[in-house]
Amino acid sequence: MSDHVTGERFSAETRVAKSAWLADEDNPVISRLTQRMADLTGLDMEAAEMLQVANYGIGGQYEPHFDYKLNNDTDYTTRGGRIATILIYMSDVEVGGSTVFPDIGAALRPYKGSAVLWYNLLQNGEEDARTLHAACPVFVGNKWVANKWVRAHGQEFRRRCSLSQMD
Ligand SMILES: O=C(O)CCC(=O)C(=O)O
Ligand SMILES: [Fe+2]
Repeated sequence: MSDHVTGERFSAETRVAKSAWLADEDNPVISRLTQRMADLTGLDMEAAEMLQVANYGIGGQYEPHFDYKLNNDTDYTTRGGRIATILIYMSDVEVGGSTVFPDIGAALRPYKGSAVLWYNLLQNGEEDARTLHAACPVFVGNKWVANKWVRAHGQEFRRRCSLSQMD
């Protein structure tokens, strides 16, 4: 990456947004939120990742991806895969910014204070390819989200395993 403006154009391949990680210890609001997510979902948050807060400006987007695809995940053996994603919308977006699941034909418009939960892994532990998703570009406005990636370890008695793919 060059550190000066060249006028060269490039297209971003993954997420165009600013983001930060917040730990439970950072603020009581964060730990209360984690507890609330645990209460709502019945999932154990011990092995979950920190809360990630992201802000998409105009043109901000996230290319289609799977949350279970982790590059260089050194924690995989201690935490397990990303069994579920909890995505909280912290703002409305005037135009654009929907979260879309192209393979199942679902589009979620961001509404401040709403949230969505989905499982990335099937009950037999396999990756669920139907969870391919993307964040559409923001055209007008500003999009704020917080996402919690919940890991598989600790869920053994909360979301029971199954040999079949049924979920
Ligand atoms: O911002 C969005 O709508 C999608 C975010 C996302 O893909 C994620 O949190 O894993
Ligand atoms: Fe994602």
